Amino acid sequence: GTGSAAAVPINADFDIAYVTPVTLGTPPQTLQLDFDSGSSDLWVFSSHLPTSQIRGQQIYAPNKSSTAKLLDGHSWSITYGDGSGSRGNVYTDNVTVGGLTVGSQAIECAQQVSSSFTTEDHIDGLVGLGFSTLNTVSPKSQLTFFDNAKSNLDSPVFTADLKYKQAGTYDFGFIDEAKYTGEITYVPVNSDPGYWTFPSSGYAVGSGNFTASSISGIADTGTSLVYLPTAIVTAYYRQVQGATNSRSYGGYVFPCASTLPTFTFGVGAARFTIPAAYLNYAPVTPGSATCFGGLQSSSGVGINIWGDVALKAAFVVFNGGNPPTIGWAAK
Ligand SMILES: O=C(NC1CCCCC1)N[C@H]1[C@H](O)[C@@H](N2CCCCC2)[C@@H]2OC[C@H]1O2
Repeated sequence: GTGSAAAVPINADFDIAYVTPVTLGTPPQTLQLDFDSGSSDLWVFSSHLPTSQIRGQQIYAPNKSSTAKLLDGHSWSITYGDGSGSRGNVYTDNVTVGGLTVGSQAIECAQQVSSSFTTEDHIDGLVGLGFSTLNTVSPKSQLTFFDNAKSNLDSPVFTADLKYKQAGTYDFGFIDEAKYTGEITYVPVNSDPGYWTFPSSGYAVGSGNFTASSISGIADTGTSLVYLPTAIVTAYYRQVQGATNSRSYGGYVFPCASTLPTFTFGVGAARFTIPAAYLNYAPVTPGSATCFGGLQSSSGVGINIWGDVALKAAFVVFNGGNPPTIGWAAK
């Protein structure tokens, strides 16, 4: 089988995150979920949440689904790199994404969510697409939607075609040749950390020379920005008039009117260029003349992250075969 579903930016002004419609249970309950290759829990706003923590989000009510089953004695609790988090209990039910159905998928029902989820009313929960070793359900950890679907997929892959300020697509089980140009460059994935960890071959700032340098990082659809080693990031902002690393704003900012260089990264022999517009991420506060960069330092993060700002400059194949690999193509 295969599936194909839209990845829609949650904000009209800048690409904070993307959501995809997912139907749960019988009769179907449709929620807008954030597909996150950087985590491995499928969790939803639910009827078990205090109403004070719900601000317009859709909820999943297992007691309204004839196919829902409590996973007795199981719970989950997750904290993300930005400090957001959630926790709750667990049901299994049917989950469908873009025509692809998994029966008996673990659906982690939130009983508590952090404030950044409550205030982000366009996200009704997450679908983790990382490796199932990261799943937080206890005492028995659960499989991701992708791992559960894999044996029924025509090919054990999913692809991300994210776009700048417009809807893109997540495909499951097939590679759509119409979504990319040229060849797909595949590199090995180290799944031991539980992320889609892969080697990048180097970088260039604007029209400057390409610096060959092996950079290990993760492909993370659930992170908005790109986080790379300080040496690379300072080389980039040296080319931006008025750029400064702001402690108050927590990263590199610059005058919104600045001309930004592009940023090129390598995957094997292939080169991908992130347009300057993607790197002028957003005003630090609505209407401000100071803007926050789409490229930030990973020194405070602990790992290098190729988030949406990089992913939307390419067509990416997450190959869950044995061994796993990741493929990057131009589009
Ligand atoms: O924490 C990270 N990434 C870290 C960013 C800092 C550097 C380390 C990685 N990703 C999360 C993202 O921020 C969340 N957020 C919720 C509010 C609306 C926007 C999305 C959403 O939940 C999990 C995942 O996606």
